[in-house]
Amino acid sequence: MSKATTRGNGVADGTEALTLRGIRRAFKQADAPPLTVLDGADLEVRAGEIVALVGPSGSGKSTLLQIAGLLERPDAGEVLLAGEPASGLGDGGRTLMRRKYLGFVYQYHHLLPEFSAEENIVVPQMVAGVRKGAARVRARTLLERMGLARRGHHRPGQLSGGEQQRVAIARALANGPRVLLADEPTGNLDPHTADGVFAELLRLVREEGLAALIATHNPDLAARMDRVVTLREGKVAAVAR
Ligand SMILES: Nc1ncnc2c1ncn2[C@@H]1O[C@H](COP(=O)(O)OP(=O)(O)OP(=O)(O)O)[C@@H](O)[C@H]1O
Repeated sequence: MSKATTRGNGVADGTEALTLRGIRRAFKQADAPPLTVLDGADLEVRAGEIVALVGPSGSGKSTLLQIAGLLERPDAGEVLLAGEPASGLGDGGRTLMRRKYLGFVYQYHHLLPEFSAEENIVVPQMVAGVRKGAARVRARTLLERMGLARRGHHRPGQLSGGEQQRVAIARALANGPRVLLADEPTGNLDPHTADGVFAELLRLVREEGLAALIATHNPDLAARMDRVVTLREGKVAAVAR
């Protein structure tokens, strides 16, 4: 029998990670019919798979990521994380599910300015119930893996844009998520820095064996992922390469 590939997080590649079924979302507009952004979007991303989400500005990429990340509720449809349905859960249940399964990286780092890089990675672990000592060890390991071993005591304001984003990536992975969601994770960086940070993001995601859904406008970055999907008329469509 062939042995399933498992990586850092111990989850076999191909295991169900993120499933979106029939997602619909419309926004009310003044003096106009509602704007339907998602109109039956289906997507499956499995452990070990990195998927690029592309599409023109306004096509609904951020909306889809917010819904996949349980930060917004769809009007209809279902989100499952590791096979567990989120529909039917209250806000508290959704928060716990988010903590258990998800990591987020945004275009802007959103690090806490008064805390050091290391503390920024420790805090979400402590919120999730990890003891401080263990959280520090994990933070230092992640910083080292991002090439920032010597910068842990620096505050975000003392770091470059690329370094800040590396810390944000380490923070997203701190609690060992199954799924990484990223919205233009290197969109704020100059092209050379973006290239390096993106390579490290991909390396870490692969080493950890996560499923990742990454929205980008950059075709070169999309081409470096395993699969590319686009939003077309509110539905997810495969992009041939
Ligand atoms: N809370 C909201 N209320 C009203 N309209 C919204 C809301 N959120 C998003 N929209 C609209 O939904 C559409 C999709 O927005 P979304 O941000 O998901 O697109 P996107 O593909 O991520 O765009 P971009 O690439 O420019 O970031 C846009 O027309 C936007 O104006």
